[in-house]
Amino acid sequence: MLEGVKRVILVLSGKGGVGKSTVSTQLALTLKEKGYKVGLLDIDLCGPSVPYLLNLENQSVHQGPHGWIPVYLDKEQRLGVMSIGFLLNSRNDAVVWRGPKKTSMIKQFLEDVCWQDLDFLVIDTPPGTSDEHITVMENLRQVPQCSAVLVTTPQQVAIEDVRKEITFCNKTGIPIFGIVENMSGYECPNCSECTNIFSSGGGQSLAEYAKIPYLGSIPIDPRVGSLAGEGKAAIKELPESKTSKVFTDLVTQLTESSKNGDMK
Ligand SMILES: Nc1ncnc2c1ncn2[C@@H]1O[C@H](COP(=O)(O)OP(=O)(O)OP(=O)(O)O)[C@@H](O)[C@H]1O
Ligand code: SF4
Repeated sequence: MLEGVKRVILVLSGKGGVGKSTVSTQLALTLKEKGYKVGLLDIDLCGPSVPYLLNLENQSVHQGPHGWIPVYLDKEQRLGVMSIGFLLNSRNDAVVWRGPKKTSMIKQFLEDVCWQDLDFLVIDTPPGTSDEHITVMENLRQVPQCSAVLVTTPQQVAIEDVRKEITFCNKTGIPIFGIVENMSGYECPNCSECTNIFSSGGGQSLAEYAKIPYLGSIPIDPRVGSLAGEGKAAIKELPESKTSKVFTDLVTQLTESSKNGDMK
């Protein structure tokens, strides 16, 4: 049930493996650390990695009188999580469903989870622009404040795929909040020197070309990789890191735009 949800952030990427789930979880954790009430919905049915990233793998969801109760990361219930991963027996189980079954599961995720009142619902989507995305977009029309954060990496092929995401958002009428470039250089954990392993700046050039806000560059940081699996926020564990700054800035921009009622 999305009635009590003030704002939805869809996290989209053209390609798999660019760090979309890492961005979704770190964004949700940062919002929680800043005092907001947050939901994180993982609708990547074929690769639900959110339970693993938040160290919630052994949890399961329960049916309450009004729908599914999310799994809460904290006692205060500031971050609730829902993922197909909670419904599978093990991380190695695969969801082998045809399109209609997938779309009906996503509809259920959007309609039957008791989120209660949330400041933000972050939705981690599958890569690309599939039927699942269309189902999400159709169901989100009822939420007045909804926008997309696009995640890319510096490689040309990832940038090309993000162009398709931009076209998709434009066609379905979802405002694009901005683009984040992940794996943008390597930040040495010892001296914080950043080395551009691939090219860099592709995300920023695309943002300028498409007239979309550029939200920042997250370097490859082995410490961020190791936070995965522990459910810890970079802003708390690595406050001096570039990653922490990107997420802090992103949350500031989101909250400012919520106040102004401007989703772009
Ligand atoms: N900035 C980063 N620094 C270090 N490791 C990272 C960073 N971003 C992501 N990773 C690691 O890269 C791997 C892939 O990230 P993630 O699962 O977030 O990608 P994804 O785009 O959601 O993938 P999929 O499309 O398969 O769901 C993970 O092991 C994650 O820990
Ligand atoms: S990046 Fe920094 S710590 Fe890493 S090897 Fe180079 S100088 Fe040393």
